[in-house]
Amino acid sequence: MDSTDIGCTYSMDDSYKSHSGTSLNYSTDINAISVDLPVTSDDGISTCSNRNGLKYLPRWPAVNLEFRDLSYSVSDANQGKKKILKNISGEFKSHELTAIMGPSGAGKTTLLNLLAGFGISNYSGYININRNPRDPRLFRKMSRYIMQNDIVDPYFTVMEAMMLAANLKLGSEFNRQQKLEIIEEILNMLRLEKTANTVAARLSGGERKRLCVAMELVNNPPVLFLDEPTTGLDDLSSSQCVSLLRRLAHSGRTIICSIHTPPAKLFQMFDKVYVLAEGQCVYQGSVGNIVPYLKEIGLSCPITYNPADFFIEVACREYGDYHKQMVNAIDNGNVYRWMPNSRYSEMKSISPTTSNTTSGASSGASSLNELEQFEMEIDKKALQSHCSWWLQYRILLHHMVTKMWRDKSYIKLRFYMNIILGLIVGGIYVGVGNDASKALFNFGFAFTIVIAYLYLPLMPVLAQFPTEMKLLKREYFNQWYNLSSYYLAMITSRFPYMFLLAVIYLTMVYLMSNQPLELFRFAMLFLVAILTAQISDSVGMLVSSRLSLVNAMFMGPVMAVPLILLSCYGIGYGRDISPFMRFIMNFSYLRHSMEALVETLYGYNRADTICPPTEVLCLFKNAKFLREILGYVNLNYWSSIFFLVIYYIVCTSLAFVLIKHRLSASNGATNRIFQYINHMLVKYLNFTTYKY
Ligand SMILES: Nc1ncnc2c1ncn2[C@@H]1O[C@H](COP(=O)(O)OP(=O)(O)OP(=O)(O)O)[C@@H](O)[C@H]1O
Repeated sequence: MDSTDIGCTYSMDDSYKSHSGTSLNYSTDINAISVDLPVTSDDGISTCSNRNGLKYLPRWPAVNLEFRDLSYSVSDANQGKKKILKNISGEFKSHELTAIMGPSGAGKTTLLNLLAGFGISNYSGYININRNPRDPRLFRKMSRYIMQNDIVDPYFTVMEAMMLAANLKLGSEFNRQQKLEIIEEILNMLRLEKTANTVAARLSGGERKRLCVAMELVNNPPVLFLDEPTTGLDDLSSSQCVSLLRRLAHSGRTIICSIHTPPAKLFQMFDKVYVLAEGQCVYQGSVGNIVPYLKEIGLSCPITYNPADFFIEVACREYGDYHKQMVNAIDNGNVYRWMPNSRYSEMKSISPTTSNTTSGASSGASSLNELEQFEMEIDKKALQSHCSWWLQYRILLHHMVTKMWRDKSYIKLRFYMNIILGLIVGGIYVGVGNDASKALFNFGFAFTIVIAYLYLPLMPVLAQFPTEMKLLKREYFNQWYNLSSYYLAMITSRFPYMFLLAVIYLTMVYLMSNQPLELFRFAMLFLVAILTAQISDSVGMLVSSRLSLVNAMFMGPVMAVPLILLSCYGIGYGRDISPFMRFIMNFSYLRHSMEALVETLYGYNRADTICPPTEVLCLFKNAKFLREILGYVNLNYWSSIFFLVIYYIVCTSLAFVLIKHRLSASNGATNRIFQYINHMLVKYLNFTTYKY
């Protein structure tokens, strides 16, 4: 195994437990969680120098985010414009944990999405990074977005999920041991070390949220966005989560999260608050300055009241209409009077011996060293992925095959389903293959193969892919891998299982229905079935790449109906099919599958079938005559296979383009034509596609 071990089984016992020279101390006050740093030996060398995993990672300069006159509107149902953000300005600095707060519908998530570059492109205003205009592509590489409903792969342990993130993000740059050290340090920092061998499905809500943060910390990004990180967590988990974010911020990162009214204790942990109301900024500054600020407006917060609650009530106009006054007082985000003292400047004045010992990235390093790092230019090379396309493909393929294998119930279900279906179909068509009196019935047998390989691969994709998309969206947006490596790994991972099931099913029905015992015919039939299955799989992805789960489950089977009808069009009057209909029939891949199957079973010098002695009129013993009556004339097996291959390439490529477009829309970059089509579909057909 090379330096990048793509194996998915990691045990705490053999690789994890013993590395740590770092131990966690817990006090009853969750704010006092600290990491004991490695001690330094007499010779001055850190005895744990090889235990500080994050030391391997590049350090980043401070990333300060500034926005001016940001406005964002959407079209509403009446074709009017709804202004969600109205000329707001503000600044979010490194070393600070910032909360974007406000009443429901104030525009918090919209602002967060806009700053992160997620799903929004047509805004007006300026966003600057370290005083330079934001380069969205570059910024995406240095920032990570942890969404509100972040989902994690339920079949993998915390350690495995972390190793996947490490393998994909760090590539072959680091060896397995170094990656384990990095992971260990992050898990310690996030207090997840005890859950390292727990599968994600069994994690608590808070642990899952921390795992999402942990996975994104693997390559030490300088900017983190979190959409409502405490939603769904109990008080303790919320406090632990925010406390962790605070430590991460104080170690030099820029951390911005949207949050609903937090309890007083939680509120105090934020360095800075940015309050939105009706799309406008009504306050930005430190938590401690809120009460004096409100006092200046003429509002006095009762001593027993949580300032956060009070502020939200004021923003909701519960004490009268102070909205305009507040927007003017803070000049819609242009006033910096209430801002906290910059931690960055604070650090500059601290001597190196008083380094911040609670940070992960900065632990062990002196403040001064860090500051030198923060004053550096952002190194664009360091932002490039160290994982090649081929390595990504291998890692993802291994991950997907393991995932499929672990979903035992699904594997068993499909296996039993194929056997039971094989027994039913084989039982219904038993012995018809060589019986001239049942030739039409045998045509039905070919039809069942086509229908089976339409629905067997299609339905699972329709049911699974929309959920898979959510995971893909997060990982792709956070730059884990290329879409092409993911897509190819997904297609490849499904193939062996589909192949095996086809061998079982087709062998059963072929033998039971007494088709000609010629290996080449079976191989030809198998090729048609597999190609049909692969196309159905791609059609499933094509449909579900654009639709929500419910719509996909509805649209998939409905779309299949014309394809099925065209596949058996003209039975009984095949000679009279018009050229126009023959042309239209080409658009159904099932038609090509049917033609190839009929040619397989009745072409290639197929001997006459046997007429039972009881049969007086045995019309269909001659294969050529049967094909003419059925409307399957001038067949050519290889031209049908050619059409099926072309169909497969087109559907697979189109599905890729649509998935890419959907993900690009999440990144805010979307094509105007697509936008227009989407808009028309929603407007005139009330056609809900998907939610970002
Ligand atoms: N695509 C859209 N089309 C129409 N209205 C939208 C769209 N996106 C957001 N909005 C509206 O913009 C407003 C702000 O939405 P946003 O999700 O940013 O609010 P929020 O402050 O995060 O709310 P909450 O705290 O309830 O999540 C809401 O009134 C919402 O209905």
